[in-house]
Parts: sequence; C-alpha cells; structure tokens
Amino acid sequence: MNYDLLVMKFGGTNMQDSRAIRHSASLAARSIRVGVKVVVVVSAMAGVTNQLLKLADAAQSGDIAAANDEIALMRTRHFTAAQELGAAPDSVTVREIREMHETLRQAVYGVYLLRELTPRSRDLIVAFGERLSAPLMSLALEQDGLRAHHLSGGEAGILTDSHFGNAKPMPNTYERVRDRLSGLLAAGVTPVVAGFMGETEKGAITTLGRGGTDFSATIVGKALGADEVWAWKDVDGVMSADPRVVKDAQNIEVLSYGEVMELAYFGAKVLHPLAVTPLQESGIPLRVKSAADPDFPGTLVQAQPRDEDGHPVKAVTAIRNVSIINVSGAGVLGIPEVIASVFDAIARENVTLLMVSQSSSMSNVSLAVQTVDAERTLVALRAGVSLELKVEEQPGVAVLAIVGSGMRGQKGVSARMFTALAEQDVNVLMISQGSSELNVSVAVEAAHVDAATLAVHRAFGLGTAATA
Ligand SMILES: Nc1ncnc2c1ncn2[C@@H]1O[C@H](COP(=O)(O)OP(=O)(O)O)[C@@H](O)[C@H]1O
Ligand SMILES: N[C@@H](CC(=O)OP(=O)(O)O)C(=O)O
Repeated sequence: MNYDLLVMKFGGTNMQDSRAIRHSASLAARSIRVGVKVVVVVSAMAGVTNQLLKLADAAQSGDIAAANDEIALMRTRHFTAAQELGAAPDSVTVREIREMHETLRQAVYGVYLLRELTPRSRDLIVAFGERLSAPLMSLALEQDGLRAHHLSGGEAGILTDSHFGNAKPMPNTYERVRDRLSGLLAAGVTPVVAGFMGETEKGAITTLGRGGTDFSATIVGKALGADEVWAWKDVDGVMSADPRVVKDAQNIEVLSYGEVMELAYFGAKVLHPLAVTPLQESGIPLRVKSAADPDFPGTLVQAQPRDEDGHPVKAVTAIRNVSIINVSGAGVLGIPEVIASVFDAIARENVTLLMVSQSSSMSNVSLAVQTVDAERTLVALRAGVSLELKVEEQPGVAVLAIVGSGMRGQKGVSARMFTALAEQDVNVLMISQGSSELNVSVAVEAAHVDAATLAVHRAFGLGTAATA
C-alpha cells in the first residue's frame, strides 16, 4: 500500500538503549526514504517510568539520598545513550539532557522539602522519562541522515483536562496538533513527540495513564488524518493471550476497535485501553507490529471485526491484584437507594469498577476493583452507605476474561469456559457478561489465574498446540 502519512509509536523496550533506539529509527527511516511522512511518538526508556515513580515516593518519604541516587543512574543511562548515538559532550542535545535532569532534581527536591507528592507534581516528575527519550530518537534519526525535531507532548499540541495521572485530550487538541506538526512535515522534518504526556490550558504537565504513549500516537494520528498508526512492539502483535503466560499464544490478524478496548480493559497490557478511541470516528486503522520482524503484518485494528468460523473467542486476558468488595446485609434488600449510594460513593472516588454483580435477592452487591483502590473504596462505602450494611474486602483475586465479537448470539460459549475452569478445579467467585456480548469475565482466586488462562485458552482452540 502507498502511504502518505504514518504515525509510528515506539514503546519502552524499543527505546531501552542506543541499539534499540537506532533500530527503531531505522524502522521509521525505511518509510521516510520511500516518501512517506512519518511522525514518531516515543515512550521512556524501559524501566524509567517506574524508576521515576519510585524516586518521587522516596523523596516524599524523606529519603532524598535514595532519590538522588536513582536520578544519577538515570542520568548516566541517558548520557551513555546520547554519546553512543554520536552526540558530542558539548552538543545541544547533551546540554538539553543535562538541563532536564537538573530540573528533575529540583522538582524532586521540592517534593522532599514539602514531604508532599500531589498528583500534579507526580505527573511533572514522571513525564521526564518521555521528555528525555525524545531527543535520543532525534539523534538517531539525524544519524540516519534525516532531519528531525523533538517536542514535548504540550509543544506538539496535546492539550488535556487536569485529571493528573489519567488525563484526557481536550476537543481542541486535534486542531493544535495539526497546527504544530504540519509545518515541520511540510518542510521535510520528522517530528519526534514525547508520548504519555500532555499539558493543561495553564501549562501544567499531565500524563495520560500507564501505557499512554499508544494514546498519544492515536491522538496525533487523528489530528493529522494519518493513513495508519503503527505501534511497534516487542511482540508479533496482539496475541490470543499474554505470551509470557501462554507459550503457544498466537498472533491475531484482525481485531475491531471494540475488541481491542475490551482486551486492554481486561488486562492485555499490549495497548492502552483508550488508545483506539481517537480513531473510531475516522476509521483510521491501528497496526501493532513487531520491531524484531518488521515485515510480519502483525495485528490490524479497524472498525469492523473479522469473525473466524468456529472461533467465537479471540483472546483470553487477565487482571491481577484485584479485590472483591462485598456489601451485604438485610438493608440491601429491595432498596434501590442502597445501590445508588454504593455507585455514588464509587463515582466520587473515581474508582474503576472491573466487575459488578448483585444477588437476585438484592441482599448482596459485589464489586471487583484493583487492590490498590480497595482501601479507598472501603472507606468511601463505609461513609456513604447505611450502618447496618457490612462492607468487606476479599483480596487475592484476579479477573479472567474471554473476548471476541464472534460470541455474539452464540450459545455454549460460557459453558465451554466454565467447563475448562471446573476441570482445573478453579472456583469462580463472580461472573459477568456485557450486553455487547464481546466478553465474558469471571473473578477467580489469584493463585489459579495462570492455570485458568492456559485451560481456557486451550478450550477455545486458540493456541498452536490446542485441540479445539
Ligand atoms: N494479548 C497480548 N498480546 C500481546 N502482548 C501482550 C498481551 N497481553 C499482555 N501482553 C504483554 O504486553 C507487552 C507489550 O506491551 P508493552 O510492554 O506495553 O509494549 P511497549 O512498551 O513496547 O509499547 C508484551 O511484552 C506482552 O508480554
Ligand atoms: N512510559 C509510560 C508510557 C508508555 O506507554 O510506556 P510503554 O510504551 O513502554 O508501555 C509507561 O510506562 O506507562
């Protein structure tokens, strides 16, 4: 196919050192050399985001020495990569990287002095990962003989709300991105955008949620009306299960936007849950491609699902570290207000509900939430619902989901899942099926999640070694 404009996203693994960055740059250069305009969107070097989160916590708790040690390690890593990518010690890029580390150090010192880490200051700190990797990609492209210019998310026009840690693009983002990037592209310069981050109207730095560089890339793709968005990964594409858990997981050739959203929501770390949302209106396809095998087609994500005969389910996913919150007591019985107050309390706390179920007698409501959100949920519920109700946490849970548009209207799909689970002696704690019939999800004990994933994957004939 002849492309005019592509957006290419490179994740942490593809930015992890100078070798990976050079290889990623060569993947962009392959298209640029044949006349395709490319916008590159990059993540932080692998591990850097977690390191930044950790050092921010250390500063908050008063351990500035530990925080500074981490900054020094990161600094060495970025300088080494810059040097290996040909930057002279007194070059503009090295100076820029040095200045960014200095600003980071000051921000972290501020957290230490105040012993306070607000969502806003956390975003400022954590976005340095992407701001520091973007100049490295520019260097690699320039070494390849191309013209490149790196920009922070805000400089690239990504304007967000002020929901720090999980910000969403504002409607005028798209116009701004177009304004900021079109000129560069027209001049034959490849823009390199720091992913994961944006900026509020007042200039505060925000982040788009973990894995958010996928989201940045699709925002840019929509803004520029790209032919496609390519997310380069360390896997062949979106697979029928996490390949770290299921060795014979297979690449899925085609998925719909809806299927990918369900997969990401239910724990497939391969794409950000909102990544496809900017593409839905325009129908711009997203391709997940393997950086190790660039000619392999990977996974094409588009508006229409493609159903495989005899395979109603395309993938099995799991969310770990889940807790079930049980609200029970005679007071729940038949009183809709109780249910309303449960949801009110959850909404106020902005907790993501993974599953909800209510016993038919209405004497019990169970909610599955991430364990990190459990304490907040318990406090909010205890404050928000009547005193006779018992609110308890059951930790050590995982949510397992099967996803596929082919299960719509198909009988026996859930039965097949439950038989596979029963054969593995896996106890099912909660069950839910969305009315879209794109998924069925169950809560199981965390200790059983890998065995359950393998069994369900096999039962639906998804692996190479499977017997359907
Ligand atoms: N269904 C799945 N298909 C592909 N990869 C998956 C799936 N579920 C989980 N993963 C994991 O997601 C990882 C890729 O996502 P991620 O590391 O966020 O990519 P990147 O940082 O390169 O953008 C893979 O290494 C893989 O282990
Ligand atoms: N660096 C961010 C954003 C991101 O998308 O990273 P990756 O592409 O490596 O998953 C994170 O770790 O969440």
